[in-house]
Amino acid sequence: MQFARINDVTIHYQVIGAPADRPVIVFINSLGTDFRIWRDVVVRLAGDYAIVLYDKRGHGLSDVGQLPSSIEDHATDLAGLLDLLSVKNAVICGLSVGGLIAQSLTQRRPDLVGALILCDTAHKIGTAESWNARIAAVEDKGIGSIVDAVMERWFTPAFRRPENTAYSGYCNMLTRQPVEGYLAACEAIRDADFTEAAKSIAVPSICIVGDQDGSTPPDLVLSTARLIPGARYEVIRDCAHIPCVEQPEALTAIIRAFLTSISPGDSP
Ligand SMILES: O=C(O)CCC(=O)CC(=O)O
Repeated sequence: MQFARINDVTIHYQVIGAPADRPVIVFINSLGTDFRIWRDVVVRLAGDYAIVLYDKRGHGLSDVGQLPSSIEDHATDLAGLLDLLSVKNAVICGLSVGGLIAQSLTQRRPDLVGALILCDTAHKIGTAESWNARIAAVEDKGIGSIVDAVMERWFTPAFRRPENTAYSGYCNMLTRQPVEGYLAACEAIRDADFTEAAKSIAVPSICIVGDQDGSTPPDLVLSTARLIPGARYEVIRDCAHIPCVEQPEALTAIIRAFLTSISPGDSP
């Protein structure tokens, strides 16, 4: 396990392969998850790419940090981690709130970002009303009270079978996130809007979405792809919000095809 102190926050991260030797892919996890969600994608890509994984603040083994925190704070954490690792011009792959962090990093530190893989994410996610209602429910009754509703957005009915042990494991992952970290991330997502910034993204980009994503549905992700100059758009079938868990093989194939057709840092 590796830990770094960045912006006064202890960040849990992992590096697989040597970043100096091969193209680097950085994975950013979604709300209510930690970096273990990427495992089935990482095992397929390791060897060809160097991989950086980390738990964004407030999730997994990373600190919650000072509150409130913004998407820009998350991007500053990631910039600090990449500076520590001497990584530049990386492929940044962000899932959902991870995609918001990726967009913020692109704006703030373009030297770090060579290409963007925006997975089940958007230029803006949800409304102030929907986030405030979720925050109030969690403050009132805890994360456990929203698990069923969240899982219906994260996974298809085929994955949500009670006998699927992976399904119960991911319910555990959600409920074991620090409640204050989860709430801080909800507030940060609520307050983030990259509608204008998306139009000036100047690196090769792809937007990917599960056909049954209940959190960032395909039409929303398509509208984000249309904002980003030259962005590609791919839909994964039989998949909801977390394709790295539900359809890792399909997601890896899309990532590989995208990366073999671009040079990180080129124009779109
Ligand atoms: O997954 C995220 O990072 C934010 C989008 C969301 O609301 C996920 C969920 O449905 O819980």
